[in-house]
Amino acid sequence: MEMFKVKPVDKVLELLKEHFDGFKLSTENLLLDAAEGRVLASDIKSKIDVPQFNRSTVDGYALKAVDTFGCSESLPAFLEIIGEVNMGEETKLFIENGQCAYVPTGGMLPSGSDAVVMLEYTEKLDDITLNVLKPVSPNQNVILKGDDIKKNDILFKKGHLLKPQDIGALAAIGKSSVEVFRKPRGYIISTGDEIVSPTENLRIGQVNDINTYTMLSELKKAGANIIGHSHAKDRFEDLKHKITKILPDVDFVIISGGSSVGTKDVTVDVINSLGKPGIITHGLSVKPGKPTIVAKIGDKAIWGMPGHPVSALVILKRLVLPFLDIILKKEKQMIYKIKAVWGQNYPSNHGKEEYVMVSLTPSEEILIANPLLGKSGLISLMSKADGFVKIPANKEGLLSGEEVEIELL
Ligand SMILES: Nc1nc2c(c(=O)[nH]1)N[C@H]1C(S)=C(S)[C@@H](COP(=O)(O)OP(=O)(O)OC[C@H]3O[C@@H](n4cnc5c(N)ncnc54)[C@H](O)[C@@H]3O)O[C@H]1N2
Ligand code: MOO
Repeated sequence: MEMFKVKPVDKVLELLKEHFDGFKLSTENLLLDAAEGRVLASDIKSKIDVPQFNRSTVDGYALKAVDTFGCSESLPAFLEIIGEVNMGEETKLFIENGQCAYVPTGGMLPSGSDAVVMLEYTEKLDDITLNVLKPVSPNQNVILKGDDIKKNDILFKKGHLLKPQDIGALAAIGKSSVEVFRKPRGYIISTGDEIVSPTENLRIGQVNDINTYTMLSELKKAGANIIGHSHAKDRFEDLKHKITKILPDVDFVIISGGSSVGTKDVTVDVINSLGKPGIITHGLSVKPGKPTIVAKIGDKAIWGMPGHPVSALVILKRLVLPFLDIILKKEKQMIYKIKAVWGQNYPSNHGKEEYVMVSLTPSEEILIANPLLGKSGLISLMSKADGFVKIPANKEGLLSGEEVEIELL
């Protein structure tokens, strides 16, 4: 009996794009010290050149490169020292042929000079005479005005995820605050009569709630604001009440468990009762994660995640995180992958895409990836894993020695 109309993960990613491309997140202005990890809601154009003046990259003497051509230790170039550049100040010095001026690292180059010779390749004969022992070429040891960032250039586009170095670049152009999308707001509901909070005493037959905590951590790391979480019994009214109460305050709700077709699995019925457009897919041709539900109610997303802890986290990474990228209008989705050599034969011939947890072992110059074998209900499997490998639906497994790409966890 086929209980789900399963769809491939890539197809569901396309459907997510279709349904949520037009999603509108409001924006907020943040000071630079709070903007790391946030996504820009507008293009950033530089109003200045960086640097705003030609600068030296070394401690040395600014000069005309042509005056050093052909010089050597045995035949130094003699130059007149006409002064010194002070850090943080504009210099009015002008270098003519045969002249030079001392300039510290980062100091402004005097007009007329086009290169800097490093101090160690010079010999100061007296206060006004310098021997240059090694030639320099034009622009050597110099950063020109606008070399780093040009005035009127778009530094970052809308949808850019701000990394620590980007915060530095914003500081460099004198931007003290930026407009970013507010964090997508989510809420997690763990279902299951057997599920209890780790703060409670566990009785036989009960299990501690794992999924709330793994998903909460992963979603926070991905830039979501999880405004809360709760537990619902395997009862239609309880789950429906919890969702309808929270829905107006969030952009997405994640329900863990009850996604399958057992007599107590009420998630589908509850989602179907919430409104339109309703369920986008119930069922993925993937292992693990087959019973996953993806739905849209109004403009909000409702996720029915499989209860097994490994399945829930894998699907969160494969589908929910890309959904966040879509509503945040991210320029690009970064997936951190590394190449490794597969360690042992592993069959996968069920015609579904499969994600296999792996442990990585460094060996000489390569990484060896070995599958971690176990059922998708085992959270320790995931804790031991360094990443996972995707085996496409049309591939009958992986052979020892094959090169594989590992998505890091
Ligand atoms: N007849 C079928 N049965 C099942 C199928 C199927 O295709 N046909 N699919 C199996 C697959 S695959 C999965 S995955 C599970 C998913 O089931 P549900 O999403 O309905 O999840 P539950 O039944 O509520 O729970 C499954 C399992 O996971 C434990 N669980 C649930 N929530 C949590 C939590 N928050 N923390 C820790 N553990 C949790 C729960 O106790 C169950 O052991 O369905 C298969 N069945
Ligand atoms: O999602 Mo299930 O884990 O394929 O057992």
